[in-house]
Amino acid sequence: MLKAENLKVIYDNKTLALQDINLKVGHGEFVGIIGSSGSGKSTLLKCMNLLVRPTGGKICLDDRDLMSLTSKGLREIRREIGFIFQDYNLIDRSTVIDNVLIGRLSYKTPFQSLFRIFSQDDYERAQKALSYVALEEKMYERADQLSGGQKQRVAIAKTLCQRPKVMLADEPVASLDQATAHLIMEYFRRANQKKNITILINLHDVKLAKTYCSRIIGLKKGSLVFDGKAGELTDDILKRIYA
Ligand SMILES: Nc1ncnc2c1ncn2[C@@H]1O[C@H](COP(=O)(O)OP(=O)(O)OP(=O)(O)O)[C@@H](O)[C@H]1O
Repeated sequence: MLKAENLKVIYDNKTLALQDINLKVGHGEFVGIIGSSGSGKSTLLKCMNLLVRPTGGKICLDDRDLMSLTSKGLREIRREIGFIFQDYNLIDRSTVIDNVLIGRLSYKTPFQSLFRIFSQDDYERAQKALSYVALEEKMYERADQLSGGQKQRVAIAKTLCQRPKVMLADEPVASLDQATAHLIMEYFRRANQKKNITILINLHDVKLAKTYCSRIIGLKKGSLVFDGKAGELTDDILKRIYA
């Protein structure tokens, strides 16, 4: 279980980005986070793997308090938590397979990481992850040769290579057209249903959130104003979230 307790984030001693966030996300849930621009969606997601260090409160994964971990402990727990960015976060000049292999780095010693030493098993896992997103034939192409949707599929394959328990996705379809956005959302759905990976995803498209997520969290000005089933998200509640 992923848990946030009394979470608070203040940037630069002046901008209150999150306050009083209490959240429990059970194993295998598919949770969408919605809210206006600046409501704190990215901050919340980034707190969940300490990309942003909360000003106050606690983040736990399966009862391990992330903020009390050593850097080695944090490195180990971060491989259980994949992160997908809106802008894909790939190395453009590297091949697709080399990008996917980056997902294996958290299993390597610092020496192996530095010199990018991968085993046969790593290559097999990377290849399997690429076939999962139907991109095996692009394996040796440079990442910058791919379309946006293909790049996001590579990012998903890279994350799957980590063998994560949780996937955090920050507006992963915001730069994509509708059809491609649905295709990418289907991959998240499959990862959730077939691999039982917990998904927390920021979406500005409420329709997408209602279609794919079973639970929705609504943020407004850094506070949690809705937490319920997708089917309970009425127009009145939406007005409250976005007013
Ligand atoms: N690195 C930062 N330094 C200072 N302030 C920040 C930083 N990141 C975010 N903020 C501020 O914190 C608040 C919440 O921002 P956040 O990016 O989490 O919201 P969001 O809901 O994800 O917005 P968007 O949908 O536009 O990405 C905003 O007021 C924002 O300006």
